[in-house]
Amino acid sequence: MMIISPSLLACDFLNIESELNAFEGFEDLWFHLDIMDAHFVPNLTFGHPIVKLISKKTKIPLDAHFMVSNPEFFIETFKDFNIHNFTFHIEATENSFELIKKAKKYYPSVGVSIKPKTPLEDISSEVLANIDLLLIMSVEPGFGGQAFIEESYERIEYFNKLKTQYPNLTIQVDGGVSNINADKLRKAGADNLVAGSYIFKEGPTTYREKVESLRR
Ligand SMILES: O=C(CO)[C@@H](O)[C@H](O)COP(=O)(O)O
Ligand SMILES: [Fe+2]
Repeated sequence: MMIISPSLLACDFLNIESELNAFEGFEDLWFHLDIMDAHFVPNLTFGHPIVKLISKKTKIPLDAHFMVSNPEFFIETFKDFNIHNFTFHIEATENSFELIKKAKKYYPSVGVSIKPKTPLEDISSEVLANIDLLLIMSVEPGFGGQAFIEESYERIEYFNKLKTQYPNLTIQVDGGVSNINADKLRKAGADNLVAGSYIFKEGPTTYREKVESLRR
């Protein structure tokens, strides 16, 4: 089953508790948390005090996407907030293997993310063999609401072919995801779709319908 990760960056932060509750009981759903440090990306979002509050209000697995220059610092800072998946950027570190090993001590799932212009070969076989999730960015990280980059399909297909060697690898896609591209993304090899604006900001339909429309 395709996992859907609504990105809380696009939710109504003044009513976050009711936003979280609106998804209670949904299956195969994670909450995606975009942590930005105004250094790795030109935007600042929220840090551990907010994530701690969110973790107390929901049982839905938390999926943290760290767009930060020093991911190592965040591994320990966020370890007590029940985060299911911890993803950091390959561009942010030179010792990704060490970071993966360290993050695995605290998090059930560890992911690595790649920006749209980073060469695919920068994700080494050593990394692929040791991560649970590969997050392929389909927009430049930093902001919600951007247009999906069409070249992303080829990047997903490239890693999808490698699943024969790494059968446990989950491919997640993040940025500009909607009902318009979801089916093509699934066919290219995506197992997990992040969606912010599409779920929280577009149209009058319910969150349930939005989530289901990404799986059809
Ligand atoms: O990591 C990011 C942006 O850097 C994403 O998770 C966005 O929050 C997705 O938003 P939409 O493109 O779906 O509006
Ligand atoms: Fe994200």
